[in-house]
Amino acid sequence: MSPAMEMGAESWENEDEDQISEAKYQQGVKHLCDNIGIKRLPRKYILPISERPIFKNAEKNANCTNLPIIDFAQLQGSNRSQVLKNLSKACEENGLFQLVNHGIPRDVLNSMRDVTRRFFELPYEERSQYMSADMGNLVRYGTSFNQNKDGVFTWRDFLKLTCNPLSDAIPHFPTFPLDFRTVVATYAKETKFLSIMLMEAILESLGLGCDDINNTKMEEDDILKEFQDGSHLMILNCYPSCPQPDLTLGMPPHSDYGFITLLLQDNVPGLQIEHDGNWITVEPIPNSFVVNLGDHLEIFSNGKYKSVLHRVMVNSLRSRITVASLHSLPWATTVRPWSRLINEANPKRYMDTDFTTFLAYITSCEPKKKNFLESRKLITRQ
Ligand SMILES: O=C(O)CCC(=O)C(=O)O
Ligand SMILES: [Fe+2]
Repeated sequence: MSPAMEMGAESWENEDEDQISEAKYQQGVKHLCDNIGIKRLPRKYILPISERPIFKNAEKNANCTNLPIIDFAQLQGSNRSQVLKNLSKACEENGLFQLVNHGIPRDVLNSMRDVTRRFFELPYEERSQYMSADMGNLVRYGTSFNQNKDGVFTWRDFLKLTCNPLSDAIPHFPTFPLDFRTVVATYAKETKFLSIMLMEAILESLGLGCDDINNTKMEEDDILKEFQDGSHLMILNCYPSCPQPDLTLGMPPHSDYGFITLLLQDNVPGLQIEHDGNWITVEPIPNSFVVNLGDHLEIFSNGKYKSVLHRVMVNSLRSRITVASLHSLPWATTVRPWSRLINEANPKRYMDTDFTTFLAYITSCEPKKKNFLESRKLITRQ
């Protein structure tokens, strides 16, 4: 069935945009675009002026700033020590790098992007069965950033999939498109493996300056073992083309909660990171990953590495698809600054935290900006 023929579509046709009921916004932007063909942005999505993207600056910054690129093949080769230094610099100064030559086959990446696109093109009834306000659901379709709390909505629909343990998770995944489960399972295994190799390198880069190299190495191995059973959340994002992209965002400024996020983009730019007070567009490099550092890594590194504040712009011409894979320690494990990185000169800067604390926070407070992380800080940096 074509989206235009879905139940209730006819009743929308002559409706004034501002008469669209709250319940219809809760159905997501894909449904809104498919059914109404809106020419101007409904008020529900219009951000206050101070929160809107400023296109002029974004373009200027995109052209003059080079973001770090890490070559994974070199990291695994004889050049490892030099690449570890570059990795450490990227983690300290940018909280993000683009990862090339990572070894995940192109057809795995293409299939994942393709199945994501086909999922969002399914009829609304098919997608909407996964809609839920319950943040704890293993599979959850939603819209905006936090649709239970956002006054102004952002221009995004998403499907969140809990991927750990994968064999338990797969039977809960959507059954359509027919190849969805097999494609996502292959992609999840590949990104999980890559995330562990990256965490190994990140731990090594953090342990570089520590005394007592043998014990540090043993601790690194123990932490890596925990990562094998760690949490893995996959977020499939869909940003339809938007009639007035300068008035809204796909995602508001936020940092990710885990250790690292591997982001697969298509060839449409949209992601921006905050750097020295400017918003910088992360230009897609074909078949690469954007690796974002999350709040857990900032806490674990006792503030040496920074989680990155990022947001998503939308555009009027093309829709955009991305897949974010968030990796962290197991849900039940407490995240705390690594004892190796605490000493008299550099005291513990963050409270211990766990997933329950995070869930309680996002249920009761605004999770935008880096304010969850701020709430865990013990000392304000000079
Ligand atoms: O779609 C993007 O470019 C970023 C997505 C993102 O930040 C997220 O899912 O947390
Ligand atoms: Fe994010």
